[in-house]
Amino acid sequence: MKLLILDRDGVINYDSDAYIKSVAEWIPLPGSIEAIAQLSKAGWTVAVATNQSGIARGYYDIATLDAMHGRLRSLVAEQGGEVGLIVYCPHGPDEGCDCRKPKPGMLKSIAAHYNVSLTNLWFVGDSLGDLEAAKAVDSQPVLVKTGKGEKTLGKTLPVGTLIFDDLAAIAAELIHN
Ligand SMILES: O=P(O)(O)OC[C@@H](O)[C@H]1O[C@@H](OP(=O)(O)O)[C@@H](O)[C@@H](O)[C@@H]1O
Ligand SMILES: [Mg+2]
Ligand SMILES: [Zn+2]
Repeated sequence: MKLLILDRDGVINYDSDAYIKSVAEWIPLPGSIEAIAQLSKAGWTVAVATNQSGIARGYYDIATLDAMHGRLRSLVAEQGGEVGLIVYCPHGPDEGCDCRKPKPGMLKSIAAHYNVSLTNLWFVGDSLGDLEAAKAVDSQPVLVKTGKGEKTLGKTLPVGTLIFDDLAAIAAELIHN
């Protein structure tokens, strides 16, 4: 099974230091919807693993988060593709949950859902925590330069991290190689 896991904010949509608090603030990055649709139509299952501490912080509620993901699904469907399982961590940084990246809990949940190995599975993110979560379960950390990616580039990355400009470049790589 061809499974790709994506971080959300900064990979699929623009991120903000003020959090993405509404559907109106949830704006796809250029080419990201098309990339997901193209991957889907090429036989890839595209899942999402996203930290959403804004829930714990009271910035938005689960219904609003679900509406953002409904928007993502409908935009991809308009391009003939589909989005797989979306898993989010609603907890705050101090709650000690097992799902908040850099912990790999969400990656484990997605792999278990699809009954696939995490080894060498590509996980695409813009933050160091995304890459560390991948490394923790022997998945392939993949950094995009969108969102916080340029800033993350200045940090010490996990050995073997792959680097791409954006999700469209990743889709081109996976579909044509
Ligand atoms: O990139 P993903 O995982 O999809 O989502 C990140 C968001 O949950 C937010 O995560 C926050 O980090 P803290 O959760 O406050 O440490 C900040 O980085 C926000 O700018 C960002 O919008
Ligand atoms: Mg992100
Ligand atoms: Zn959590």
